[in-house]
Amino acid sequence: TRTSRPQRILKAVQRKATVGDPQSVITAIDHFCRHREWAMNVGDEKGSILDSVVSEVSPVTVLELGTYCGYSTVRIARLLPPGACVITLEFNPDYAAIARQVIKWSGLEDKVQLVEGASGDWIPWMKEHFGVQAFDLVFLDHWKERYLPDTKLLEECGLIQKGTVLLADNVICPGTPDYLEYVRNSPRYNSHYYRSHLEYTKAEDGLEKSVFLGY
Ligand SMILES: O=C(NC/C=C/[C@H]1O[C@@H](n2cnc3c(NCCO)ncnc32)[C@H](O)[C@@H]1O)c1cc(-c2ccc(F)cc2)cc(O)c1O
Ligand SMILES: [Mg+2]
Repeated sequence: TRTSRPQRILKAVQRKATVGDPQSVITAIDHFCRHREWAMNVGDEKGSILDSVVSEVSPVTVLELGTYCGYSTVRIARLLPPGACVITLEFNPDYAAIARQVIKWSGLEDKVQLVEGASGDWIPWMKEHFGVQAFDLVFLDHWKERYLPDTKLLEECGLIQKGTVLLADNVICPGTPDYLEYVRNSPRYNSHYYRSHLEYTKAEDGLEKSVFLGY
């Protein structure tokens, strides 16, 4: 049978990127998705905004919801100092297998903990299983209707504390209206919209950064 889109993305990385060079992995995926086949990576334009937020927060522990092929995982991990790590959740085993290889090719496996499973099942175990106290940064890029319930679950589990930064992809396209309404109207979050474009297109999209202010 035909290869899957993630398999074709991995092939592009193996053909064009240099082992141990995260930037070449990012460039290879962006080139493939812009010129060969669109895919739902955060992309280069929104990726630069993601980079600036990661650099500004300089997080020790990051949670990513929705690994897909590992493109944003590599973007985040390449900016983390020694000792810092990103825990990324992916419930599709085929995507997880591809992402592991992309992350390995970039040479960043020591900074990444890829967990195969659903966010709703794993978030309640984060403290016990990974010894996480609270996340410094959460990147939301999984099913759009899960952004709000998973944010509330993170709050209930005490994994969001004063200063935790939530960064959400696709708040315009495909859109996450209930999540946006929540973080923009809650007195406990300070929210800012970074206007950009849907990856590899001219359509509007953007990232919403929400800082938790504490209880
Ligand atoms: O739909 C989009 N992203 C979804 C990502 C899903 C990935 O995350 C994984 N995943 C999902 N839910 C969970 C979960 N928990 C929830 C379930 O229990 N726990 C763990 N992993 C989860 C999936 O297995 C995938 O790997 C999107 C669309 C467009 C788009 C825009 C315009 C268009 F025309 C078309 C498409 C642009 C984007 O940037 C987008 O991110
Ligand atoms: Mg996205």
